[in-house]
Amino acid sequence: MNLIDEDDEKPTRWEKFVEFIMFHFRWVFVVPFLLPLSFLFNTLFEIRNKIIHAVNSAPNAHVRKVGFIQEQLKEWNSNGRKTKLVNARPGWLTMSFRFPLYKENATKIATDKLFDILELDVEKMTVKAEPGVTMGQLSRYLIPLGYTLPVLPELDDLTVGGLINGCGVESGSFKYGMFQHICTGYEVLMSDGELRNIYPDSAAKTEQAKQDNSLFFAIPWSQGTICFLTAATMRIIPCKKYVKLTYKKTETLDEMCEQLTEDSDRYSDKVDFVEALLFTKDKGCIMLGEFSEGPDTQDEVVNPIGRWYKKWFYTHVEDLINKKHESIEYIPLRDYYHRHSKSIFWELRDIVPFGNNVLFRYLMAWMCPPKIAFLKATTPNVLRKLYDRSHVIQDMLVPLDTLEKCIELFHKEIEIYPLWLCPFYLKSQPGLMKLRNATHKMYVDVGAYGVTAKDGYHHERTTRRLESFVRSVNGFQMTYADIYMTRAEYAEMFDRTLYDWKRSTSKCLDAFPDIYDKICRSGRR
Ligand SMILES: Cc1cc2nc3c(=O)[nH]c(=O)nc-3n(C[C@H](O)[C@H](O)[C@H](O)COP(=O)(O)OP(=O)(O)OC[C@H]3O[C@@H](n4cnc5c(N)ncnc54)[C@H](O)[C@@H]3O)c2cc1C
Ligand SMILES: NC(=O)C1=CN([C@@H]2O[C@H](COP(=O)(O)OP(=O)(O)OC[C@H]3O[C@@H](n4cnc5c(N)ncnc54)[C@H](OP(=O)(O)O)[C@@H]3O)[C@@H](O)[C@H]2O)C=CC1
Ligand SMILES: CC(C)=CCC[C@@H](C)[C@H]1CC[C@H]2C3=C(CC[C@]12C)[C@@]1(C)CC[C@H](O)C[C@@H]1CC3
Repeated sequence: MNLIDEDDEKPTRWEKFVEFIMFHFRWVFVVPFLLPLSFLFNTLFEIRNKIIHAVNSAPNAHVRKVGFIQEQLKEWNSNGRKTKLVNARPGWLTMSFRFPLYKENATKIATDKLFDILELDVEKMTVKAEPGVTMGQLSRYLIPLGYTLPVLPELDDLTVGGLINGCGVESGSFKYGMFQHICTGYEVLMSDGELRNIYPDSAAKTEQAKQDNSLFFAIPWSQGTICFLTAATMRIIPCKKYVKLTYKKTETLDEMCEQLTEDSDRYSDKVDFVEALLFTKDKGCIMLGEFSEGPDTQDEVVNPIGRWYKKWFYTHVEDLINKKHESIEYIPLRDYYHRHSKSIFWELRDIVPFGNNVLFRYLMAWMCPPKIAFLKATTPNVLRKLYDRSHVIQDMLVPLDTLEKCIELFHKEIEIYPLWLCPFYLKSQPGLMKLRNATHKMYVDVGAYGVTAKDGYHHERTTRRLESFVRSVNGFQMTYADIYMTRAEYAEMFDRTLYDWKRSTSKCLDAFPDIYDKICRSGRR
């Protein structure tokens, strides 16, 4: 494999100076330009969605849009299937730091025009949506009606298609698993233009139903290399207006690991959400949430953390645990789900350093956050180099019983805090994420986002050491992040059996890139 070693080139003094200016004064561009633009874009898109819901035009338009994609595929077939197929969604819109190189000479299929909610079925308790529908759209639509997705990943702009063909976790995952596990059916287009509605059916009798069953399990994590998703049906659950959130301070790493393991009890009917933040190797906070109708007495605290003038959530958590060992707050449900959106986890502190200042919050933060896509599209090259050298965006999914070792290693290699800890339940199913030695297991997502000042950090070598650890404990690396594994190492981490079988029997090999070529570092810029 061609491992990229761009970081070995040392920047000159001048380059360092320019980087310094760009990094510390990026806000000069972001605040007056990107913030209003993001606000305007979000407002117009919200109005557009309201109109579409009001006139209920999405289902008809869906048929038309899918028909158009079918035409595209038929044309590609009649031209001799000469190029590889990819989704037309431009790289700057996607939720990862990188731009796809593999799209450059490929045929782009217009799945990016599919961004509407199609149907809510309260009898079957499902919602059907096009793949471009975002988590922000779904929470805005479902919560006022008294429903939610059991797993609703927190960043507003994450899409249904990306979370299925990639993956998704959230604080409901300790109970319900990953985003793919709340899906009950997919509408897909195969490379020959055939439209199929597939769902899991372990008692399938006909050959077609058996094929559809195995296809259903092959799609999650496949990065759009088997078929195009044109709609997905997801489970919904009833919800309440608030989340009663209990913040529990932990003072040692041992305590965090033990307590988080104990609290991640998916059978508890008192807990609906579990997540934790580590602020130093020892000091952390576990947050346990429960759906609630609101406080019973006036003494209890209601905290609408999503309002523009409120502190960034992770700083609020740190302040709370510095004052009290345990506290309880009632948070409006939608504010809770998108609690990390306003500060883009903790990435905004580098981009708008005064973004959490009380004056800024009251005066300007109603336009926050800047859209991640706009930030991505306008990252200057100088900054990209700096990010390459010292910025980490990684999510490693490891068995919960290996969390302590994993944190020790993250501390030794990158020492970035806060660290995001999100437990999730993993049931062994066929597919890329098949468990090799258990029928089910509690895992945890360890997320590191930010600049590392660690001596000896090297983007590629350090990441490879983290990857090697993750493989050794039967863990998985999220594929939106920079991946330096070789093809063989990737196949050790992910079970390709079903994936390869489906690709070879569903006319995929000449139609789509191999998954490794989409996720490896050399496939992305
Ligand atoms: C040359 C070759 C030929 C293959 N031929 C076939 C084939 O004819 N049929 C086939 O299915 N696979 C076939 N495979 C794929 C391979 O065997 C898969 O990995 C297999 O589909 C899944 O088996 P498993 O051990 O991962 O899962 P298992 O747990 O053993 O599952 C077996 C079957 O049950 C289904 N299943 C498992 N868990 C669930 C669940 N929770 N809900 C609903 N259904 C579930 C799976 O889709 C699968 O069809 C072939 C692979 C190769 C390389
Ligand atoms: N909480 C969480 O779980 C978070 C998850 N993420 C990650 O972000 C990514 C999602 O970001 P998002 O911008 O929404 O998605 P992306 O556009 O990045 O898509 C992710 C992958 O899914 C494929 N894909 C997307 N839509 C379709 C479709 N309709 N049919 C077939 N394949 C499709 C894409 O293929 P192609 O390459 O052809 O475009 C791409 O390989 C996921 O990988 C997720 O793991 C990021 C932040 C938080
Ligand atoms: C919760 C999980 C599983 C993952 C969260 C990942 C996010 C924190 C990152 C996904 C895409 C990242 C980008 C940036 C910050 C971190 C993410 C949102 C930037 C905004 C950083 C600044 C750059 O100029 C642009 C980046 C775009 C992608």
